[in-house]
This record gives sequence, structure tokens and C-alpha cells, in this order.
Amino acid sequence: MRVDLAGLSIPVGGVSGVDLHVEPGELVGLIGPNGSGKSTLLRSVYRALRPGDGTVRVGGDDVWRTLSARRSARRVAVVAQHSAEGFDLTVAEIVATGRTPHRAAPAADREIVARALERVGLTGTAHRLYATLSGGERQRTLLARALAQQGGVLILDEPTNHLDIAAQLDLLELVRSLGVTTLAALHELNLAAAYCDRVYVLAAGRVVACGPPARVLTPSLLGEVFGVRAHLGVNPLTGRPALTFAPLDTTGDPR
Ligand SMILES: Nc1ncnc2c1ncn2[C@@H]1O[C@H](COP(=O)(O)OP(=O)(O)OP(=O)(O)O)[C@@H](O)[C@H]1O
Repeated sequence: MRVDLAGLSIPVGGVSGVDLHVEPGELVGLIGPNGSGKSTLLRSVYRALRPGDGTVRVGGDDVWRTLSARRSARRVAVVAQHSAEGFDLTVAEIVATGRTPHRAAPAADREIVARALERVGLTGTAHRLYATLSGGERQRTLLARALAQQGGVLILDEPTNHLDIAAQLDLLELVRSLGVTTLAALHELNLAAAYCDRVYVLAAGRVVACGPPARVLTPSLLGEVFGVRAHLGVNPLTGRPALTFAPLDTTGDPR
């Protein structure tokens, strides 16, 4: 399913005139400094924050003017920041809440929940309390809930926050392997560089660059937008683009 944002402006978050699209099956990263408008933009896509101007189309239909909240939730699923609810629920119960927008038979719902748990590798964890899980397992649970929603479009808002490096790589590998149309705000630029098909760079609410990471994440752009010195190379372990950074005003001497 395709996502198209045209002329999107959201005064409350400073987002202004954003054009962005995600092709079916693409993993697109949204990057930018703190406060540049990433979460605000995503919230308008998953119908939590009404834009002041412009359109958000998912699968060709206007999320705000044509689709009801329920129909929109059947197309767009989200793993948002601070999804800390559900501490007294089991993993399977949390994943089952992804079925809320649908009106399916209970047996069909159970089957879909089981499949979602299997896709994220949590089948054996289904009856554990969410509160007892590691950070990585919690994020995989929330991803399974989004998959159970069967939306066709996945929105991820900084999904790797607070995860250790293994859990970060594990989550992005998993998201990539799903092949679901995904728009993800990512703080960790090396994850964006390694896993995204394309990235959009936001600065002060506007798109300042977009394209494949190796073309977009140049030292001059990163200097301009993030105020750091950067080097774009190749990760010798994976062959994917990799960045290293230094503050703007240092010579490289760590003392
Ligand atoms: N409900 C609101 N009321 C007022 N200002 C808001 C509101 N929501 C967001 N903002 C402001 O809009 C700007 C963009 O915020 P947003 O959270 O979208 O940025 P972000 O790029 O996701 O930041 P971060 O990387 O820190 O998560 C910020 O200056 C923020 O303070």
C-alpha cells in the first residue's frame, strides 16, 4: 500500500509544506534533529493530529477527509514512542488489541495473533506478562500488535529508543524482512543508513533532502542539519553505508 503526503503543514509542530511518498514495500526513514517535526508528521499519518493544510493519502484515499478513524486504522498501524501501557496484560493479549479495528470471528483473530507472534519470533512468549519482557521483546510485541492490525502500512516512531545494540539491529532486520510499507522516524543515523531504502531529512519542519542514504547522508548535509563533522564510508562487516562523527570544532584529538 502506498503513502502520499502532499503540501502537508501542521502549525502546532512547525511542519511546513512537506511532500513525501512511500512506495509499496519500501522502508523509508525520517531523520532530523530533535524538534524538527518527525513525530508531528507521523502523528498526522496515523490520524492522531489533524494537519492544518495538505493531504495524507494511504492506498489512494485521504486519511483525514475520506476515511473514518476505523477504516484508517485498518490501513495504518503504529509503534509509537512511550508505548508503556498494558503492564498487566500478557503478550498475546496486547497483540490481540491490534484486532480492535476489525470485526472478525474470534477464531480468525486468534489465528492472526498467533501468526503475528510467529513473525516476530515471540510464539513461546505469548503467555508471559508484558511487564516481565526485555525492552527488545517489548518492541517486538508492539510490532506484532501492529502486524495483527493488518494495515498494509507501518509507522514506527523511534522504535529503537532505549534498546541495546543487539536489540536495535534485531528489530531493524526484522522490520526489513517483513517487506511491509514502512515509514520510520529514526534517531540513529547509522540504522537509517544501513536499513532504509530511502530517507527524508527534516530540518525545522521542512524536507531538506531525500533519496537513498548513501546519496543523501553526505558530510556537508549532516554538517548543515545536525552541526557535526561526518564521514560516510562502508561498514566492512556488512557492506552497507556507515557514518562516523566528530563535533564540528575539534581536530580529532579525543582529549
Ligand atoms: N502539542 C504541541 N503543542 C505545542 N508544540 C508542540 C506540540 N507537539 C509538538 N510541538 C513542538 O513541535 C516541534 C516538533 O516536535 P516533534 O516532536 O514533532 O519533533 P521530533 O523531530 O519528533 O523531535 P524528537 O527528535 O526530539 O522526538 C517541537 O518544537 C515541539 O515542541
